[in-house]
Amino acid sequence: MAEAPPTPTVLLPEAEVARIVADLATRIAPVIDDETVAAVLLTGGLWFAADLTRALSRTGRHVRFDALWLASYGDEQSSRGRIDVHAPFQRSLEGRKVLILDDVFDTGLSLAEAVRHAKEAGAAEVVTCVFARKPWPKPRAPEPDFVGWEAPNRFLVGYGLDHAGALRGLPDICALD
Ligand SMILES: O=P(O)(O)OC[C@H]1O[C@H](OP(=O)(O)OP(=O)(O)O)[C@H](O)[C@@H]1O
Ligand code: HPA
Repeated sequence: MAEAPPTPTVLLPEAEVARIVADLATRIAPVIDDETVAAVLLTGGLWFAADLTRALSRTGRHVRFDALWLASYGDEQSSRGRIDVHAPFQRSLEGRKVLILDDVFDTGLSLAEAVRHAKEAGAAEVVTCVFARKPWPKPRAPEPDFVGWEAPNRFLVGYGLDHAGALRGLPDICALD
């Protein structure tokens, strides 16, 4: 018989997630403008990007929006070390400031690839923000400009983070190990 999947352990409850997103918005709003393109990395970044853009609106900052669909983990719990681009940016980034948004920074490969794509698309400046940063023994480049939460070195699910496509919709961030 197949083993039952482990029960998610709550690490960061929904209310804390909301408080961190509101705080990030107040820190980011002064360094961007309404011409900035917020670009979410699909799929996991969707939940955070939706909340952050609304939190930015509450501060009076109404960004443009785009998406870049990257995937490196497939259904595995460790990066394949190769990034597939499923869908490129939709709009021109030429000469614009781009705010890249993602749920988690782990090996750093996805963010580095996204920054590379934004620069190749002509972005004048790239600012990066992740909700969670996992610890890593070696330096990763580039480190995100804005980080909401320093996460423990555990496999995370919820708030966009998935286990083989499941559990993204959990409102809390949980550990599955
Ligand atoms: O820093 P890294 O080691 O690159 O890991 C971070 C990336 O991994 C996850 O994406 P994944 O490739 O699993 O696709 P997903 O967004 O569909 O979950 C997550 O959403 C980040 O984009
Ligand atoms: O901890 C994680 N959980 C889910 N997806 C991820 N992608 C990188 N790290 C993680």
